[in-house]
Amino acid sequence: MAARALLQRSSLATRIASHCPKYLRIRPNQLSSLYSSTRYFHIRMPIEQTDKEVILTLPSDPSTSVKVLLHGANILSWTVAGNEKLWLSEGAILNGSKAVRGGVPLVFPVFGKSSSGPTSTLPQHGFARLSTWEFLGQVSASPLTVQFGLGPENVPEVLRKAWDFDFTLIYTISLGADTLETAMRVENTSSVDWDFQILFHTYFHIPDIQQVEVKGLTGTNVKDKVSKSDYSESNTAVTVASEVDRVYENVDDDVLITSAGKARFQIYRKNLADVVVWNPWVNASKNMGDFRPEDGYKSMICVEAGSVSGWTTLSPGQTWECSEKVKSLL
Ligand SMILES: O=P(O)(O)OC[C@H]1O[C@@H](O)[C@H](O)[C@@H](O)[C@@H]1O
Repeated sequence: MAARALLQRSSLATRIASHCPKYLRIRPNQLSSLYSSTRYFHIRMPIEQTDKEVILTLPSDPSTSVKVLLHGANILSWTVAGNEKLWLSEGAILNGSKAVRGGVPLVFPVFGKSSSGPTSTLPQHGFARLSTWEFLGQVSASPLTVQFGLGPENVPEVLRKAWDFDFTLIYTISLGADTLETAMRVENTSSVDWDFQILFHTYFHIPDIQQVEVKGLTGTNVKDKVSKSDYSESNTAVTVASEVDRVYENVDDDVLITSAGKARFQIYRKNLADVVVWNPWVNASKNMGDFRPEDGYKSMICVEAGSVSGWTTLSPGQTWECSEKVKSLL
């Protein structure tokens, strides 16, 4: 396909800048000369880039930071005042050969495994977490904000052929004093309609799963993948004492995660109707080779904001946006 060949020759950043003026303000790899290395002092730059990672550090508090792996644009770590807020498996594979077990993997264009339609040929949770994203640069100093991009040219060939549509994803990450905001802009750059699902698969680090409550889900419809049943959530708080794998559909309220009775994370969502709650507990943890330590399920809970209970259709030239803001309260 000639158009695809052209796409592959141009870099994603050039393509975005040429057809999307709003994103011209992207400053590729901007590392302010103000912070350029000095021979005498080690100054932590607000944005540091290696060939594998991008690290954002708050100038006002160097112990507040976020680390993003280019593979999957997977957030690996979020610290607030030196405390880690995300769970990352000790067995996570970070070399690009597999999706990362922990942090914030990105799920696109399918949640789980679909049994029909164009995404049915893709692996579980799609290709976004299996592709190496481009770092587009810093877009704001306050809040400290960077962007990453993904197009067909970045997707491993076998997966690109499995879902053969043109698209652009722009992923924006903003770090605040006690907040982490993630936003996604999805654009259909092809000449046909296509459908997608999307989700931020956040692994929260918590001290003790037995003392965690997830609030804001009461009264919503649940698709329970463990009991294989649908019901309305009757509990005022969701607790975990065995494997939990549920899709809460069309959740109206903001979601709150508490631990030992104290509010720990508040989750605000825009255009992300659904919330998945997942904890693999004993047996499912053992069955995942990259889930370490085996009892790591005691210190994590996935509360995942997404648009996954149906499909969003984008026509050629259309865009769609969503965001999630997590506020750390402890
Ligand atoms: O092992 P994966 O592909 O990263 O998926 C982990 C879990 O992700 C959750 O979002 C799903 O609801 C679970 O069913 C799944 O087991």
